[in-house]
Amino acid sequence: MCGIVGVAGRNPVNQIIYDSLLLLQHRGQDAAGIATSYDQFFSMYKAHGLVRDVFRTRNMRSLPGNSGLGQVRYPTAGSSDSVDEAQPFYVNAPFGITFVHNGNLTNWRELREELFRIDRRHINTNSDSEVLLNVFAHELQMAATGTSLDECAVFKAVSAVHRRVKGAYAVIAQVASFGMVAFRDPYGIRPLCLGAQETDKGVEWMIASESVALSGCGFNFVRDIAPGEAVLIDLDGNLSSRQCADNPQLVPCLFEYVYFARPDSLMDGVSIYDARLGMGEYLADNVAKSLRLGEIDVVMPIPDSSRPSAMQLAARLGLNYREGFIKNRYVGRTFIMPGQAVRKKSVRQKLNAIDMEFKGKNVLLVDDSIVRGTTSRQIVDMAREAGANKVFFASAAPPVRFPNVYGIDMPTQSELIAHGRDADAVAREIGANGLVYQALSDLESTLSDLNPAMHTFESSCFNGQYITGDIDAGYLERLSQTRGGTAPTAGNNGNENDDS
Ligand SMILES: O=P(O)(O)OC[C@H]1O[C@H](OP(=O)(O)OP(=O)(O)O)[C@H](O)[C@@H]1O
Ligand SMILES: NC(=O)CC[C@H](N)C(=O)O
Ligand SMILES: [Mg+2]
Repeated sequence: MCGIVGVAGRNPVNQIIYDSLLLLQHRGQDAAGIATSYDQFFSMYKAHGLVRDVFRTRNMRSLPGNSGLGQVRYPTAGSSDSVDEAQPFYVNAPFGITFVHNGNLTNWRELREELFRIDRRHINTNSDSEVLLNVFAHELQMAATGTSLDECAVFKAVSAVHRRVKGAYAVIAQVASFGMVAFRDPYGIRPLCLGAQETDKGVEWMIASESVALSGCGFNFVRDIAPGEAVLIDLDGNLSSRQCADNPQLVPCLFEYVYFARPDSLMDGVSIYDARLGMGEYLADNVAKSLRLGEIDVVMPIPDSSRPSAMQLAARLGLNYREGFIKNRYVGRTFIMPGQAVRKKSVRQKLNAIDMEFKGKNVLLVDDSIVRGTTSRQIVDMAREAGANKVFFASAAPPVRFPNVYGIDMPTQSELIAHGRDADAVAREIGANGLVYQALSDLESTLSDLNPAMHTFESSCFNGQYITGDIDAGYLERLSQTRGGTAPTAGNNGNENDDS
C-alpha cells in the first residue's frame, strides 16, 4: 500500500514533497523517492529506507523545480531488496515521463510479454509499476499526433490504459515540458485526492493518496479523484479532467478504512476516524451478544490503529477504557514490514505492557484486524505475563481468509491465521479466552452509513470475491508459489522470482 504524491507548484516543491511523504510514511516503509521537473529536465533520487533516512541535504538540493512527485513503497511485486523497483520510475520516450503508482496489477505478466513482443518495450525489473508506466507511455505515443501532445491525447491514452490493464492503480505522472497527469483505476480500489492552495503567484495543486498529505502541507482538500477519471495540470497550472473509463464504479478497498489510512484522512467522502468509531459501535454490539459483559473489567486498544474503535466500543458498552500497551514511537508498522521474522521480532520491540493495568483483571483487547496473528499471539502472551486473569480479543475487521492481489502483501492463504479456522479455533491459536470478529456486513454498513453512495467494496480478503474478475484458483496458486513465504530476493533482468 504505497503512498504517492504530486505537486504542481509556483515555487520549488522538493520540501513540500518531502513533507508530504513523511505524512504518508504509514503507507510504505521500504523505500522512498522524489522526482522533480526543472526546465526540460527531470531530477530524481530514490533509495531504501524511511523518508527521513533516504534524503540528505545534498539529495534535496539536487531536486530543483516547481513540480514533482514522490512515493513511499510497500512492495507487492518484485522484491523489497531491489532499489531499481523503488519509485518514481522514468522512461525517456515519448517526451520523457516520471511516474509513481499505488496498487497492484493482476495481468502484468501478460502485459510485460505484450509490451516486449508487440510494443517493442523492454521491462528491466519485476515491478508491475514499470509495466504500467510502459503501457501508459506506449498509449501516449499512439495517441499523440505528430510531435506534439495535447489534452485530448492524454485522456485517450488513459482510456487505452484502462482497457489494457487489470488490477488496482492510482497513478501520478509528469510528462516533460507538458504537465502532470493523475488517474485512478475504474473501480477506484486505491485512493487519490486533489488539493489546492492559493499563492501570490497563482494556484498550486497537490494530488495525494490521502488527504492528510494535503492538510499537513497547508493545501485545501478539493475533492477525491473519481474511479476511472484522469486529471491533467498543464505547465501554467490549468486543471482539466475527464472520465476515461467505460463503466466506472466506486469499489474501494475495505482495508484502507480498517488499517492502512491515517485516521485524520478523508477518503471517498468518509472520515477514516469516523469509520473506525463506527466499526467500534458495530463490534460492541457483537461483543455484547457473544461475551458476558459482566466478566470484562477493562477494554484496551492494541496501538496504534485500533484506538478509535476500541474507545468507541468501550463507550457503547459502558466499560472502562485503559491504555495497557505502550508503543515505542520509533518502531514502524509491523504488518507492512517485509518477512515474518522481522515482523514477529518487531511486535515485542514495539509494544510493552504496563503490568498494573493487567494484574488480576479480565481484559478485552481490541485490534483493528487479525491477519497472520503475529501481533495478537504475542499480545495475548504479554497480557498474561503482565498478570491478566482472562484475556478476550475483539477484531474490528472480519476474519481475513483470502490472499490480496490489489496492493496488500498477503499472497498466501496458509499464512492467514483464520484460513481454515473459525473464531473459536483462532482464539485457541492466539491463546485468548474468547474472540469476537466484526461481521463483514457490519463493516460494510459502517461505511455506507457514512456515505450512502458507497455500497460496493473490494472485500476480497474477507470473502474471496475479486472485483476485476480475472482471479481464479490457478492465479492464486501461482501467486502463492512465487511470493509466498519470505519476500523474494532481488530479481532483476528476467529472474522469475516474482509475483503473478
Ligand atoms: O495479525 P497481524 O499479521 O499481526 O496483522 C494485524 C496487525 O498489524 C497491524 O498493526 P501494525 O503494527 O502494522 O500498525 P499499527 O501501529 O498502525 O497498528 C494491525 O493494526 C494489527 O495490529
Ligand atoms: N503497495 C503498493 O502500492 C505497491 C506498488 C507496486 N505494486 C510495488 O510493488 O512497488
Ligand atoms: Mg496494529
